[in-house]
Amino acid sequence: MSMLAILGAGGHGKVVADCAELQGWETVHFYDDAWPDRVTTEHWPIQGSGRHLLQNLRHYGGVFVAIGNNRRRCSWLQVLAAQRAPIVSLIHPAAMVSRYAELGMGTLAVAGCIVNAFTRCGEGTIINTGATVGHDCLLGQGVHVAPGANLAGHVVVGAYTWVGIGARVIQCVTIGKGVFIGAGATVIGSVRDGEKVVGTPARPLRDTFDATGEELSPTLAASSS
Ligand SMILES: CC(=O)SCCNC(=O)CCNC(=O)[C@H](O)C(C)(C)COP(=O)(O)OP(=O)(O)OC[C@H]1O[C@@H](n2cnc3c(N)ncnc32)[C@H](O)[C@@H]1OP(=O)(O)O
Repeated sequence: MSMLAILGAGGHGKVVADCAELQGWETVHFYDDAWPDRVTTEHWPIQGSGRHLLQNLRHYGGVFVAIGNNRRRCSWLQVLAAQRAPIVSLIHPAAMVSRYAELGMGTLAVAGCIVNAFTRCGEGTIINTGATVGHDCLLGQGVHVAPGANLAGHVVVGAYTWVGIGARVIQCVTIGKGVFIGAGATVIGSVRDGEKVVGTPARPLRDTFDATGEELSPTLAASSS
């Protein structure tokens, strides 16, 4: 494999680059709207902004969006797909993804995670370090299952939802779109669109999204957060 472009040069981008190299990508270039103030991340070069990536797509065998913000990540995936960019998914060699699971374009499965049989993940999903996703789950686009979180079987997670670090969700629960599940929460029942829930059992904190699940101030900036 030859050259991979990664959009988003923050900490998440560095994890993506590590996975990519372990998967055989020989050269990794970053793009980030922090350019030209930032021209490297660790030893990897930042070649330009998101706009420059769109101009340079022909140079790359693969493109990956490593923006932590769930909606911004999906917005960029859609822009890149419209340009016929060669969007790839990345699976760390120490991740265990069932042959019967389906991963949408631009998905990341980080070291130690497990995705079990007949689970389907939408585009731009992140299954982070050591997270587990049980059988027959359905994850919408842009979902992030943070490190060490556990979803039991038959869990449905709406688009752009963030399952916080170390959270747990029991079987057959439906979680809405644009939800925040706090670190360490235990979800034992349905969660409505846009809710932020914390604790054991998980209870709503307050809404950060409007009733449609839209973020209050979305942008398409290619910054890494
Ligand atoms: C590789 C990586 O790094 S991936 C990143 C992984 N990180 C995560 O998953 C972070 C998850 N985020 C959280 O848990 C956050 O605390 C959130 C999103 C739930 C809440 O954040 P905010 O809206 O900023 O809430 P804020 O910090 O103001 O706290 C509000 C109240 O909720 C409480 N609270 C916040 N988070 C939690 C939590 N996880 N569990 C229990 N209570 C919580 C606070 O103690 C506070 O209570 P108080 O009003 O009685 O003082």
